[in-house]
Amino acid sequence: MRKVKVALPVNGYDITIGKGLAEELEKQIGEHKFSSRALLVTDSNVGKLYTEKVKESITKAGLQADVFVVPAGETSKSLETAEKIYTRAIELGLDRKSPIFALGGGVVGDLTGFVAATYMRGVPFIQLATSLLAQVDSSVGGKVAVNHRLGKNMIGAFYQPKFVLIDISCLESLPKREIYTGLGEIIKYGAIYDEDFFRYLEDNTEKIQALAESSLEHIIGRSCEIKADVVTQDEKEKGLRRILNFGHTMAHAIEKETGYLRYNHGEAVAIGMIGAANISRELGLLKDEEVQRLTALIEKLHLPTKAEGVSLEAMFESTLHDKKTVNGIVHWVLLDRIGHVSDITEAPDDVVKKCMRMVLAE
Ligand SMILES: NC(=O)c1ccc[n+]([C@@H]2O[C@H](COP(=O)([O-])OP(=O)(O)OC[C@H]3O[C@@H](n4cnc5c(N)ncnc54)[C@H](O)[C@@H]3O)[C@@H](O)[C@H]2O)c1
Ligand SMILES: O=C(O)C(=O)C[C@@H](O)[C@H](O)[C@H](O)COP(=O)(O)O
Ligand SMILES: [Zn+2]
Repeated sequence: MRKVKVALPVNGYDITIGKGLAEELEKQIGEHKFSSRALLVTDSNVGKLYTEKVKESITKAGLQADVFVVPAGETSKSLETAEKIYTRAIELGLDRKSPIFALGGGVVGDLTGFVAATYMRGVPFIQLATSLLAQVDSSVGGKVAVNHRLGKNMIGAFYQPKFVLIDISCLESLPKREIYTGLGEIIKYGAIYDEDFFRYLEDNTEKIQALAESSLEHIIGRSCEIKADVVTQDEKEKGLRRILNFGHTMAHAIEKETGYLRYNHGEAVAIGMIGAANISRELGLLKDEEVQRLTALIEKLHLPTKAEGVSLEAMFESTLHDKKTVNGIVHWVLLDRIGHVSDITEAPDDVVKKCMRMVLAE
């Protein structure tokens, strides 16, 4: 078992990474003074596989948990679904110390965290991350949100969990496409923060795809360390944390323009990273061979490099509503080498459009 600390001055917490964490869940619940009524939110895929086991640990810890199941998929990350969960919470009489557990991927985590942050102005929240993407990114750092039809994660908060459990044995049931989706965000960490990690990914693509335990532990652990390091320095994205948004300006546009259905988040991020790397090269910040290196790794890990079903105009317009855009100036996260983000964040419209064209399928 490995622990990574998110050492925030207030509301810090541990991420526990291991296999079969039932006893750990019971133990960590016992370390908090929660009310005895709890809610467990999960989705229609994960619920069938893991609810009973998790409920057993919660019960052993002396709590009674009701289960709320949302339909699997990004469309559940909505105010409508949140409203249904609030209703259930009120009906069950959940109080200010009632914990809400998120058992699932990033959709369940973001949605449940948003409900926990707002129900009675905040109740304890626990992340039990089951997808690779959730285990390396969404369960850590406290960004919680729902989507709006006009934009991704538009309604949300910063709200840290009490603890995060990452049971890597859950990945055995995760569809292959979702493994690659998680790898999109993992590549991001190497690209923005750690060239050695990027090289590890390049050198171990086969082991990673075969879900070899040692490489899984390494890539999940290192990703959590990098995210924890960034978030600890800048919890509410005043500056540094924006680097975690590398590739996301175009990614969110792709997700929104395709109705949150065609591309998984990590797939859209892969395309967006290539777009941002091309802007970096056009501005003379990044060598062409570095752009090729990033693109090659993305391709090797079966992620898309071009978006279908998105027009240049729509993509360009969408980026103006990005959360990092201020006074109409888009804040681009650009690279000056693999493993390092540039201080330059502005790019002329013609360069942006040229690079958008490169990642849009005809
Ligand atoms: N809060 C953050 O910091 C942050 C970071 C990155 C992404 N996100 C958000 O996370 C979401 C994407 O997360 P995701 O990729 O986990 O998607 P997801 O939650 O939809 O999970 C992907 C699919 O895998 C299934 N699944 C999950 N775990 C499983 C398991 N162990 N076995 C079998 N099936 C399993 C789910 O039911 C779903 O069908 C997006 O909404 C994205 O915006 C948030
Ligand atoms: O934690 C962060 O900060 C991130 O930006 C991580 C991203 O991978 C994640 O997709 C996040 O939800 C994006 O946030 P947003 O505020 O740009 O919607
Ligand atoms: Zn992301």
